[in-house]
Order: sequence, then structure tokens, then C-alpha cells
Amino acid sequence: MAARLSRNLIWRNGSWLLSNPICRPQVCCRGSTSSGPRSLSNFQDKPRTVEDLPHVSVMEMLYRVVFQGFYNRLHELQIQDKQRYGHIFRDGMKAVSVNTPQLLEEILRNDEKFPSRGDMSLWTEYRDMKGLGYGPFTTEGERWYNLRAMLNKRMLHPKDSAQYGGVISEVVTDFIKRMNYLRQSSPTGDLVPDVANELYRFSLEGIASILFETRLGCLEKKVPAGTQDFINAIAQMFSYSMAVAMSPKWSRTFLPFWGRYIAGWDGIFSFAKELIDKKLEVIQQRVDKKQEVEGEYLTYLFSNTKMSTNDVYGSIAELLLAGVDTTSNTLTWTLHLLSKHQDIQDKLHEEVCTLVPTDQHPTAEEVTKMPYLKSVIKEALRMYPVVPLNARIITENSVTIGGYQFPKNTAFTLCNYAISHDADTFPEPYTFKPERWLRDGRERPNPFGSIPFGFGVRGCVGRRIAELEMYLVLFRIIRTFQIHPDPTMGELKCLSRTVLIPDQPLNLHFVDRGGGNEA
Ligand code: HEM
Repeated sequence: MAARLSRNLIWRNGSWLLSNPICRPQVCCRGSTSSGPRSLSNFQDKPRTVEDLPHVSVMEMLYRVVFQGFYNRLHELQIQDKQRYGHIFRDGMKAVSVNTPQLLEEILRNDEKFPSRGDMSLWTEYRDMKGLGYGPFTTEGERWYNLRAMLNKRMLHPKDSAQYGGVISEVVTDFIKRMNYLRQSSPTGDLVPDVANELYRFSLEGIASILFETRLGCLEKKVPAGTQDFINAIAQMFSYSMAVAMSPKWSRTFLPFWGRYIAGWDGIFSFAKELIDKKLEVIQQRVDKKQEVEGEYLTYLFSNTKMSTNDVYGSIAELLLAGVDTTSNTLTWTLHLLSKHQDIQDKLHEEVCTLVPTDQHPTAEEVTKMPYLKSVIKEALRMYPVVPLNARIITENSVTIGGYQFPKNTAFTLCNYAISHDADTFPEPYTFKPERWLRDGRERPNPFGSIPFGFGVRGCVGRRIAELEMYLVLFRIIRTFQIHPDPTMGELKCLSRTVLIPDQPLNLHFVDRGGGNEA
């Protein structure tokens, strides 16, 4: 995601550009306009083309992003752009932005056999330099298709993810213990500072226990040194990616960004390789002794697919990177929203207490059948779509979207944030209302109004695992604690740093509900 977002703002040869700019249309065009979108009823005999769209000039985009400070509030810019330029327009990077559920559906229904989100050279360059394999983010075309066929198994279907319920439950138990330790160490006896950081540790521990089949110790009082280096390496790689994308290649020898960016990747891969190699050794020993080889995800990749070790390195690293910030920030926003809505929290508490006996931990099957719990997460993802922006490039054919005809290789920017705040689809779009998603006879919103995990064959491979992690941990947090806001904190705002993150550390009070089962 980071590389994709950075791609949107790449400075090359003195100008901002998108690596896959729109081709010049071959079809007839009738003059351009920047005065606003034309309604579909204006559609006449000849198809309208990209030239007929309202467009944002490069200078205007630069002014807003750099001088008006929207570079870390790109989600807000989506809302402003929608008001200014309408539902479909050419953005400052020459891609076509869409911001309604209907247009999003039109684009995604045109997904090809091998859908593409666009250039990932920021990530592939490192892999090429070091001779490493590509993972699901960086691979394209038929190779991507074959890779996904292997990765999807044991991950994509709810039945596949359910098998990780036990592993995740153990991580949840350690997380609750840690929350207790932190709150009890606080001056008030119930305050947990910087909840997002704790949820980051939880998500990393959770995904690593599935992928590497090993525990990293992120939830221990002191994180082991190797794990801490790995966490720092991820942060380093992400924090220098924008600077690397924006600086010309010739500056790499004297500006510090490239070296630090590469050092971040080195740290990520060396940690992942060490764990993968250890696992490979264990599997090999079992194979040599003709013993049955059983295990979780990594064992499956090695023993049931034809993936090379190099490709496993590439895929595991990308799964890991995609799975931590997304899950942890979604949980952060969910807890923030629940702390502000005690009525919704009470309703959720009632559901979790009714459906599972209080002396038992919930199973994967149980949590995935809880309508209110699922609606709470779905609504949090609607209000804070952690990936606020996505993309598609239609490479094979020309395509008609919203009555406009586009040549092949047109890049589309999918404005997830503006779409999921569309007032026609979601009345009171800035109000937290999990009820919107209940299947209790009421009319449900257009499904393309909120697709936080993307869509189709290129959609999120980790969706079911992320959902399971979030349901299991939220269930046990709500059963154990009542969450209250910290009144000393100011209003929590949202920043777009590849994913949507809070603009300040979120502190919350975790008041023991007195059930006695975990506290
Ligand atoms: C709340 C949690 C998560 C959200 C909201 C999320 C969202 C997304 C989105 C929007 C995409 C792009 C899909 C598209 O283009 O249609 C994506 C792709 C991806 N996600 Fe997730 N994700 C989450 C968790 C995870 C987890 C836990 C993993 C790993 C286990 C993961 C692995 C991936 C990978 C590998 C891709 C690229 C797939 C491809 O290009 O074939 N994600 N995710």
C-alpha cells in the first residue's frame, strides 16, 4: 500500500507524474472543460472522452498538497475534490479519480483476469538489487495469478482462516494480560496510554504467529531485541519511502534517504529470512525422517506448493507488511469510536455476553456469527477506511465509465474515503451507526459504498484473517472492560500516512467490568 500511495506523488524529471499516465484517446473528443462534470443526460451521439472531463492542473494539485498541507490529509482532499470537480475528473497526476459507489462498481466490474493497481517499482527495485522474489503486491500478470492461487489457499476462505482461531486466541490472551499490566501500572489504575502502539504489537504478534508459526514476544513486558529491530526496520522503510519516491535517482549518492530506505528493507528481509530458514530446516528434518509434515501457513507453502524459497521470502515479507498497520489502525479507530458511544458499547457487550458462556473464550465459528460485532467493525471501516485510496489500470481494452470512453492503460484512482462518506448512500455519513449493516429487514447500503478490503480476484488476501483477529480481540476487550475516553485528550483527527492513522497518541481508560474471567 505504501508504495502504491507514494506512486501517486512521484517527482521525476522536474514534474509530478503518475507512472502510467492516460494514453491519448483515439476516439473523437469535443473540447475540454474544467467547469464541473456534465450530467449523464448531456450524453449525445458521440462518446465523451477523457478530454471532456474536468481536470486539476499540476500546479493546482501541488499548491494544495504542498502549500495547503494536504499531503498528510489526502482523504480530506478527496471530499473537497468531490465538491469542486464532481464525481469523475482528471486529477493532478493525470489519473481519473472517481468518488461514488456507482462509478467504483463500474470500474471494478471491468476488472481483468490479471487486475493491476499500477507501478510498484519502489518496492521491486530493492528485490531486483538483492535477487529476491516478488510477493503478491509486486507481481503482475500471469505470475501474480499463479502466486495468488497458491497464497489464497489456507487464507482466503472463512473456513481456512477459522483454523487459526486457536493460535489467535492465545495471542489475544497475552494481549489482555498486557492491557491489565499497563492499566494497573497507570496512576488511575485503568489508563492505557498510546493504545495504537499496543494494537500494533498485537497485530504483529498475531500475523507472525500465523505466518512464521512462531511467537515474536511483542506482548512481553520488554520486546526481544531482534523483534524490536524488525519493528524499527518496518518503520524506517515506510518513513523513507515517500522521500525516496520524491527524490531523483541521481541524488541517491549524497542524500541520506535511499540508504536508510534500503537499510529498512534489509532489516525486514533478514529477520523474515531467519525465521523462514529455521522453519525450513525443521520441515527438512521431518521429511528426511519420513515423518508427516504438518503445520500452519509457512509449512503449507513449503510442503504443498511449488514455490521457490526465494518466492516464499518475497511473499511472506509482503503479507507481513500488509497485515500489521491495517489491522491495528482499524482496531484503534474502532476502540476510539466505541469509547465515544457508550450506548453502542453496551449493545455490543450484551451480544458478546449472550452468545458465549462467560467462562469460555469464543471460537472462530462463534465470533463470525455475531451480527452486531461484525457491524461495529464494518462501520468503523466505513468511517475510517484504513486504505483510503486504491487504484486500477485497465490494460487490455478501452472502457466506458460514467458515460466517458477511456483508452486502454487508463489509470483510475478509487477514492475510498469519499465514497464511504457519500451522503446519498450513507445518510449522516459522519455518524457512527453500526445498525446500517444489520440484516434485520432494513434496506442495506449499496455494497460498493464501502469496500475496505478491495474487490475481486485482486482483493485483500488477508481479509478473513484480519476479520478473525479483529473479532476475537474486540470480543474479549468488550467482555472484560468498559472503555472510556481520556478527557484530557483533545479531539482525535485522522492523518493519511499510507493508511489512516490518528494524529496523536490515543489514551483510553479500560475499566474492569468485574466479570472476573480475564481481569
Ligand atoms: C483491516 C485489515 C485490512 C484491510 C482494511 C486491508 C485492505 C486491503 C486493500 C484495500 C487491498 C487492495 C485490494 C484491491 O486492490 O482490490 C489489500 C491488498 C492486500 N492485502 Fe490487505 N487489508 C487488511 C489486512 C491484511 C492482512 C492481515 C494481510 C495479510 C495476511 C493482508 C494482505 C494483503 C495483500 C498481500 C494484498 C495484495 C493482494 C494482491 O495484490 O494480490 N491484508 N488489502
